[in-house]
Amino acid sequence: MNISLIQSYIALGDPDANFAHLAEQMDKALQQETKPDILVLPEMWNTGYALDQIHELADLNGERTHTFLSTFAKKNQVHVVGGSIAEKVEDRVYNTMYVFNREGRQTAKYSKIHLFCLMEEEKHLTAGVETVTFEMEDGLFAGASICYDIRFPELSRSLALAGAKVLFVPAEWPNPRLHHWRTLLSARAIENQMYVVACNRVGTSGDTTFFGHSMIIDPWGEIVAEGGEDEELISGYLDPELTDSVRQRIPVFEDRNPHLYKLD
Ligand SMILES: O=C(O)CCC(=O)C(=O)O
Repeated sequence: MNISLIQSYIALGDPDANFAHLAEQMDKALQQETKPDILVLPEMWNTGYALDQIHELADLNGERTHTFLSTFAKKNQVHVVGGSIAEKVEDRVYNTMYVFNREGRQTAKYSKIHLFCLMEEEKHLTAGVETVTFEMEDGLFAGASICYDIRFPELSRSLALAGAKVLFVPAEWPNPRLHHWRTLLSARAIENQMYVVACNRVGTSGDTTFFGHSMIIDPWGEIVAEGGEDEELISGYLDPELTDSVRQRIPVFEDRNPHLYKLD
């Protein structure tokens, strides 16, 4: 399946501007010579990290996002891995990913389970409480994660054990930790023998700058595509059979000794 990552600017605390901008970028992605089957958006694209105002700005029950992404997916017959948004449910705000298939049907919803204390996420947001895998099509099973989640190898391993052949990672990963970003994403791909598809934002928010470098990494750890530091589309091809052949070549999953690992 052909896939495009929308490495985008995000306006701080301005959902109207962000919905309009993402709509433009998504339309642009569909005009490429090779039409993508899957589009991927960055993390918290509706509000950015406007955490002080997040209870006022977050999308109530994700309704605006749901309508926007579902309509887009159906109209254009494309899967949309909707990055994540600030989603308000009763008096709580979650950092939530929605996924829609080509018919515009929601196939997954995941709320970030590891909140990032360096950005004080835990003071404003509520953590999700479940891990999520979902089927796209043609045997392509995927796992959901968001940004800081990639520092927790237990999560991606459990998604791989549940059948995921691709790990999606929308992010707002800032400078100066490019080295961590590239290394952690490569490690998650190599150790789990799965595709890692990571869409980061670009631009500045207060004192924080975001470096882009969105990546598609294959199950052997080869970089299929990597962005620069400006707004751009990053595109590649996902072949679920490559995951199977890498897993046969080095049978990591058969050679595990889970009874010896003390993870708690
Ligand atoms: O772990 C990091 O260095 C960055 C994580 C982050 O920015 C986030 O989860 O929003």
